[in-house]
Amino acid sequence: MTLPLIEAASEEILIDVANVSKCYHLYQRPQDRLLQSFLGRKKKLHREFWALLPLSLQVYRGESVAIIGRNGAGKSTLLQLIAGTLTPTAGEITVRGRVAALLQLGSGFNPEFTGRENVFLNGVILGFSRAEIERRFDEIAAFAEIGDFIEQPVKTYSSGMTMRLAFAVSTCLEPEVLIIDEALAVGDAVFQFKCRNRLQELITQGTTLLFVSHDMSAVKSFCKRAIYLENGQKKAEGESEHVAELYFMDVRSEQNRNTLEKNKNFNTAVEKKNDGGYGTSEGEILSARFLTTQHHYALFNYGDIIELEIICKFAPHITLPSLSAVIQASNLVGIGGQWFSIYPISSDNKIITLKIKFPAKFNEGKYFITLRLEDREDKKQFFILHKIPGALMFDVLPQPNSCLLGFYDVDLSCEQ
Ligand SMILES: Nc1ncnc2c1ncn2[C@@H]1O[C@H](COP(=O)(O)OP(=O)(O)OP(=O)(O)O)[C@@H](O)[C@H]1O
Repeated sequence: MTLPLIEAASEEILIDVANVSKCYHLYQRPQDRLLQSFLGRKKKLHREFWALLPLSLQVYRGESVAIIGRNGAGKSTLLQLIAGTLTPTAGEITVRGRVAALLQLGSGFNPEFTGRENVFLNGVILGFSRAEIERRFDEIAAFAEIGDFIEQPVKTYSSGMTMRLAFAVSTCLEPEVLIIDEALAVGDAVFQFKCRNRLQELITQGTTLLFVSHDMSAVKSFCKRAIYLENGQKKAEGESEHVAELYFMDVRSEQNRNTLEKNKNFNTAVEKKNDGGYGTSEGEILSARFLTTQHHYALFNYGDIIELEIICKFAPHITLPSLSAVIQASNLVGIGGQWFSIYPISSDNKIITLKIKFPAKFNEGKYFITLRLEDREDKKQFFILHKIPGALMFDVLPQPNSCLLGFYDVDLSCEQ
């Protein structure tokens, strides 16, 4: 599924993956691997497992791209191929620029060397001169916060310490391309906060980021684009927000398939819907319109009351349905929104009409309202049944003598 793509930050491709696949050979007994090298093609002692089917991907300079997917989808394999620690079975990979890869724990470190020696080793691999690494060494050691352990061999480090040093080396040396595999979940809250801050700084400075994580909030905050892998293939690609939601919906469908026998009449797979949105067959926004125009577009003056009517339906097994409405400015930045509980439905596929109203306290301009029908577990956790990005659109007319700045009137006052 291809979702709306965002404009690339630059035209220069730094990572070019062209029709790359990866096949692992699985041996029944460890000794068969060695035996196979003697037997050559005479006899096959292994079974083939395709972790990655032909896949193409381009990452432009300055872009931050997330790779998401269930366990075993092929994410780490893809990152390792790009980082050059694995070789592809077929296809070609080109990576331009200084690359730092934060892959499996401490994989870039020599355990016999001290932290200090490993910093220099990694720096040299990244293409830095000794003098340059020397200049940045204090910053790296301070970021890692491992104290005197920096002079001890890495094999004496705890996994948290190894990760701290690995993160410090990869990010303080300011690579052009940073590849991170599930590394933000390590360390205490203070260190995690520091890592996130550092990552944000690098993204702002224009570092190209390729990021694997199961943490969708990190994916959405760091990456504009996401690629969703399933069984070694691209399942979806597009804006992180949308791709992450698709992923959540799939996780949920799986849970349903496993646990809810009563669901058997409903297709819980995520599909594109006719209205440009997507969702499962367990719920649908049937119509959404402004009451003033009976249409999905309307014009307002500042201060008018905007009233919406939304008609939706749910499958009977959805016990805690909710509807959320998010107002976005013309650049699609969310200004605000809210979710509303929908009260229990008894009969099958009952149709519900909801009315939402709010004052048009907006500056002049165009606004969108994105609607989402959800199955809500609690305040934070919900599964999307149907989402229509930009379901409604309205304009707020210019007001003479308006002093508003930004999008929304936050009702500032000033005394003299
Ligand atoms: N060295 C290997 N030999 C054989 N099979 C492997 C090897 N490395 C990975 N695999 C298999 O390839 C598939 C993809 O693995 P990979 O680690 O790339 O998935 P992933 O999406 O990163 O998963 P996770 O989220 O659990 O880290 C899995 O089925 C895994 O068992």
